[in-house]
Amino acid sequence: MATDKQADTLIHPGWIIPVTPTGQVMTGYSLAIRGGRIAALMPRADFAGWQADETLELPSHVLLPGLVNAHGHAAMSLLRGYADDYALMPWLEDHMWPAEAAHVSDEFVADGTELAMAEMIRSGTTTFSDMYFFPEATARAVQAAGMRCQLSIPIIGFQTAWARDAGECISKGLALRDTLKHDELITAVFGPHATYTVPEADLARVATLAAELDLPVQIHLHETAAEVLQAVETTGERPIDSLDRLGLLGPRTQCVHMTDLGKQDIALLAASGAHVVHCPRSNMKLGSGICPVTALQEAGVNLALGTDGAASNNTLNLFAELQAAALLAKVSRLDASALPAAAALEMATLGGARALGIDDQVGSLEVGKQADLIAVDLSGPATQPVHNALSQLVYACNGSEVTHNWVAGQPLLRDGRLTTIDTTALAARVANWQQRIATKRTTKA
Ligand SMILES: CSC[C@H]1O[C@@H](n2cnc3c(O)ncnc32)[C@H](O)[C@@H]1O
Ligand SMILES: [Zn+2]
Repeated sequence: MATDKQADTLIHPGWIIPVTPTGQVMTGYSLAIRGGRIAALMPRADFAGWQADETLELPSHVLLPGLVNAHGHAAMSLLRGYADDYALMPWLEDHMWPAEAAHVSDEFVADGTELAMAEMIRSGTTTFSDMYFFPEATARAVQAAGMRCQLSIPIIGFQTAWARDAGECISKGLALRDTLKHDELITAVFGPHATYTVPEADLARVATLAAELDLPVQIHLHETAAEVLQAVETTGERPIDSLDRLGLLGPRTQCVHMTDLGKQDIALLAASGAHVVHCPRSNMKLGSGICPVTALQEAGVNLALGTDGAASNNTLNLFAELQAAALLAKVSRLDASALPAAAALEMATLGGARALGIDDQVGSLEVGKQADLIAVDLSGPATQPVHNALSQLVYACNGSEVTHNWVAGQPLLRDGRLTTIDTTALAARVANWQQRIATKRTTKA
C-alpha cells in the first residue's frame, strides 16, 4: 500500500547540487522519487522508516538536475564531421543544405535523432530542444527513448523534402502539435529558422499564432556579424528590430546564438523578456562570434545553453558546452570571475528550463518537480580529490562520468547502460548511413 514514506527509488548520493539556491552543495542528503516526481529531499537520517522499491547507494556520486540542451538539430548527428572548418554561410549553402536535399527523409531523421539521444542521455541531458525537418519522425524517436523534448516546428522559406514552403511548414507543424497535445514529455513550439530564410509574412503569421496559442518561438538570431550587416543592407533593420516590429520578441521568444549585440540590442532583449540560448562551441567552430553572456546577465536576460547540431559542434555533450561557456566568458572579458561555475551550471539546467517555459517542472531538484535528474561519478582520477563537487562538474568532468539519467522518474541510463536504446542495432543503421552519404557526396562547387 502506498504511504507517505514510500518511494519508487531512494537515492543516497555523496553530494546533491539542487541548483536552487544557486551554488549550494549538500552532503548527507538523500532524494526520493515517487510517481515520476521528487517526493522528498532531506537529510538521510530523516528517511528512517521509508520503504523503497529500489535503493541506490552512490557515495562517490553527485546528484543534480538533468541538463537542458536548449538548442539543436538532433538528426544532424548523421552529418557529424561531414564538412568542418567553414564559416556559417558557406557551411550551410555549399555543404549542409545540399547534403540535406540529398539525404534527409523520415528514416534519416529517425535514425539521426536516436543516435543524438544516445549521446545526450549518456552525457547527462534529460531535456533537449530540437529544430529539424520531419519532426513527426523526431517525435516518434523521442517517445521511444523517453526523453523530454521541446519540438520546434522547423519553418523555412524554401522547398525541402519535408515541405514546399514556410506556409506548409506551419500547417504541417500545427497538425503535428495536435497529435502531441496529450504527450507529457513533448511540447511542440514554433521554430522559424532565421529572419534571412523565412519571409516576413510568415514570421508575422508565426507571431499571431504564437500569441493566440501561447506557444514559445525559437529562432536563430544574430548568429554572425555578417547576418546582421546583410539584414541592415537589405531591410534597413537589425534582425532583432525586425522581430520586435513583427511582434515576435517577448517572454516566449528563445533567441539562439546572439553574438553580434550592441548596447541597444541588449536593452531591447532585457525589456522584452526574451531568452538567449548560448551555443559557445558551435559559435567558436564556425568562427561566428562570441555571445556577451556577462553583459546579458548584468542586464537581467535569462541565458540557456545549447549544443546546436553535431555537424557544427561536433558533440552533443553539454558538459563540453558547460566548460566552453565558462572558459569563453572569462577569456572574452579577460576576467577570471566571469561566469563562475555555479552560474554556468544554472545556465545548463534552470536557465534552460526557464527559456523553454518549463521551470515549474524541471531545472532544479525541488520537491514536487518532475524527477529529471542525473548521477555523476567523481571517483575517477580526473575528478579527484573533491574539494568542491560543483567545480568538478564544470571544470573537470567530460560527461563520461554520468552513470544514471532519469526522466520523469524513468531510468534512461542505469550504471552507464542505456535502457531504451539498442546501441548495437543503432550502430548498424548509422554505418549504413555513413556508406550512403559517402557514396552520394554533394559538395557544391
Ligand atoms: C529548418 S531548421 C534546420 C536547418 O537549420 C540548419 N542549421 C543547423 N545549424 C545551424 C546554424 O547554426 N545556423 C543556422 N542554421 C543552422 C540546418 O542545416 C537545417 O537546414
Ligand atoms: Zn541551430
